[in-house]
Amino acid sequence: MTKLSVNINKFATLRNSRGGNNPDVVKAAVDAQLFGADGVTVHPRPDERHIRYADVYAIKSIITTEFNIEGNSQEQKFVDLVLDVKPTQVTLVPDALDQITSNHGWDTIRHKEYLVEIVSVFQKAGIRVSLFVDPVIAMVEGAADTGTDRIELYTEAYAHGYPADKEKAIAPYHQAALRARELGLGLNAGHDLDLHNLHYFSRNIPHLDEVSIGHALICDALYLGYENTIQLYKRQLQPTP
Ligand SMILES: CC(=O)[C@@H](O)[C@H](O)COP(=O)(O)O
Ligand SMILES: NCC(=O)COP(=O)(O)O
Repeated sequence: MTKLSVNINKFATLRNSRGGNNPDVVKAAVDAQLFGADGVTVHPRPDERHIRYADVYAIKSIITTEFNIEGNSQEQKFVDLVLDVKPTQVTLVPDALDQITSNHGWDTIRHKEYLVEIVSVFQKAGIRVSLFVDPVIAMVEGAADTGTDRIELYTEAYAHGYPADKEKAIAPYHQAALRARELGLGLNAGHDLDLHNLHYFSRNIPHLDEVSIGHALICDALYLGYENTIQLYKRQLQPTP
């Protein structure tokens, strides 16, 4: 079965908005595992606007499932962090420094020389490597040439196209998945997957090893717990008999 890795960046966004330690990001990682997630994903960005480097060390110390760290290896600080923490998997994402969120995959042909080198740096340290790529056959083939263990298909275009025409939206992902399999690559996927589009994606993408989901999952967790939480607060305001 496809594994679900829960991306807990948004817990850190909320915590950082007030200072202090509420919500507790390490507890969010512990509880994700307790509640059935197959792994935990974090994406420490250079400005530490959500996950801080210190969080990554703290989470590593409690993780019992898979730990996936995403980020841009063109930042030496990120490479040093990953080599020090030694997660199960590193997902290399070609983000610019000031990017709001990830918005494209690697050009695996143009950056082949660099990727071959950096993939082997992590693999020599015993860390599985996944490259974030768009669902384009040439990019999947280019990824295979780097020696990476897996690719992660960037699913924003699928999520965006799903409501209007889900068959059209899934088609390039299906082709990319088949090519990845032929080339012996493991397959991950992520970005904007949610409760509406996930089932169709998982049913139609063969040999999908793992999805990492954060934004929508945390939004759903807030809303699905909303009514209960309001009632709990109301109860605190009831006069004592
Ligand atoms: C690589 C990817 O698609 C996710 O990591 C996404 O970029 C989440 O990062 P943010 O939580 O910073 O938006
Ligand atoms: N790799 C994708 C990820 O970790 C989460 O992306 P999103 O669900 O926050 O869009």
